[in-house]
Formats: sequence, C-alpha cells, structure tokens
Amino acid sequence: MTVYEHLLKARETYQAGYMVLIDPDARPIKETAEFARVISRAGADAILYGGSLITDEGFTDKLIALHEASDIPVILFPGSIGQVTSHVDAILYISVISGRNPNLLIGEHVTTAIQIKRSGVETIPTGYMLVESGKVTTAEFISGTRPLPAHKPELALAHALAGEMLGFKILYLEAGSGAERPVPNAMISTIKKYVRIPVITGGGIRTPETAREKVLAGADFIVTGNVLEDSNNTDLLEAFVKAVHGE
Ligand SMILES: CC(C)=CCC/C(C)=C/CC/C(C)=C/CC/C(C)=C/COP(=O)(O)OP(=O)(O)O
Ligand SMILES: O=P(O)(O)OC[C@@H](O)CO
Ligand SMILES: [Mg+2]
Repeated sequence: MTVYEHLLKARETYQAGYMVLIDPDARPIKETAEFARVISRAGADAILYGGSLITDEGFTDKLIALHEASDIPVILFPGSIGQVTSHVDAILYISVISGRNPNLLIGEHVTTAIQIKRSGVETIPTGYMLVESGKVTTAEFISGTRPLPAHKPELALAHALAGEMLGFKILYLEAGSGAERPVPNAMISTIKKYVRIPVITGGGIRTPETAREKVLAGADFIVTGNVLEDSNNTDLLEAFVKAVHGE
C-alpha cells in the first residue's frame, strides 16, 4: 500500500486522520525517537517531519532514529529542498499555490525531480495554501509569498479548484506553525463543498476541541505541531486522536 492509500484508508475508517509534525530542531536524537514511538502508540495516522528553517545538524540522524521507532508512515514536509531525503516513506511534494513565487510553484521541483525519482521515494502532489492568520508566520516569511486573506473563502476556493484541476492529490490549508488563528471553518467548508481531493489543515490548532471543529467543517486531516513540542503528553495526544477520529 502506498502512503497516499494509507492516508485515504484512515480517512475512510475514521471521520478524519491525524498527523503530528515533528520539528527537526525541537529535541535531541533520543527524545525525538521516543516522541515518534509515543505518537504512533497513541493512534496517530502519520508523522510529518520538517521545518521552514533548520538550525540543527542532526536532521538526518534524527530522521533515521525516529523512522526506526515509528510504526506509522513518516512523511517529509520539506521547508526547503535541502531537506529532501530518501529516509522517509513519502514526501509531501508541495507546490505553494497560494503564492506567486515561481521557485516554490515549480522551480525547486525541477531542481530535485531526478534525485527524487532515482531514490524511488513516493511523492504526494500537494497544493499548499498559506492562509493569513494574525502575525506573519515563518512559512509566510521564508516562502516570500502573500497568504490568502482569511475572510475570503471564495478566493481560497478558486485556488483549491485550480489545484484540483491541475491534478494535485491533496490540499494543505496552512495557517502557519504557531499561528494566532487556525484556518477559518468557513474557508474549509466552502472548499469541501466543491473540491473532491482530501484537505489537510494545520497551524495554530492547540486544543482537541479546535481540531474537532475543523473536522466538522470538513477537514480530512488535522496536523498539530507546536502544542506537543514541550512534552510527550500522551493524554493530550490521545485526546487529539479521539477528537479527530470521532471515536
Ligand atoms: C517538494 C519540494 C522538493 C519542494 C517544494 C517547494 C518548497 C520547499 C516549499 C516550502 C514551502 C514551505 C515554507 C513549507 C513549510 C514547511 C514546514 C515544515 C513548516 C513547519 O513549520 P515551521 O515554520 O518550521 O514552524 P516553527 O517556526 O514553529 O518551527
Ligand atoms: O505548530 P502548529 O501551529 O500546530 O502548526 C502545524 C503545521 O500546520 C505547520 O505546518
Ligand atoms: Mg520548525
């Protein structure tokens, strides 16, 4: 089964799937591996690994260790092409379709396409849409793009439809890591009314209740990052799994 099929299966089995983003800079190697073990045992559906800005030299060593420790797929969520690696089960092959930066729409992909093809790693074509969420986020600043206005669901819908028509297999509605406000429910529900490909949303989701709201608005996958970064809070992880899966 491909990782994409695994995600679709999670989506069929539950109301929505739950993924946890591991920041490559957040913990030392042993703790990173232990965190991956805790995440997979809590019942999450996949682990995302990556960041907008990496400052730690242990990027690959940590990835190898956490991959070994995890029973669920590990998916690269690259903040830059320097993070492209074959030590993952799949790569979110992101094109930043909310922006007009040609490098993040197609340029970086051309640069890495042959390397990725040779490695044989699965790619999941992902239409990545940054949404305005209060303060400027790292992803917004680093990508050098303007996010979609949060109060314009129809503008977001036009981007989502264009992404679907271009053949992306999944959309990522991103408020940005640590966002003040997550992607609005109205934007998610408007997109889900017309778009058939699955929708991931993340950024600024700090409670299981908020995650649940996004699922009820129609999100197919929920991502959390920062809220679990400070401790291996198994209770909170399990509460997120429950709220997202709808059990
Ligand atoms: C698929 C390939 C090869 C390239 C695609 C083109 C690229 C690199 C797009 C990157 C777009 C981008 C900025 C994505 C964000 C990635 C990410 C993992 C963000 C996670 O959060 P951080 O912004 O690191 O949050 P913190 O500041 O909380 O650490
Ligand atoms: O760290 P948080 O705010 O949970 O965001 C996670 C993810 O959507 C960032 O790409
Ligand atoms: Mg980071």
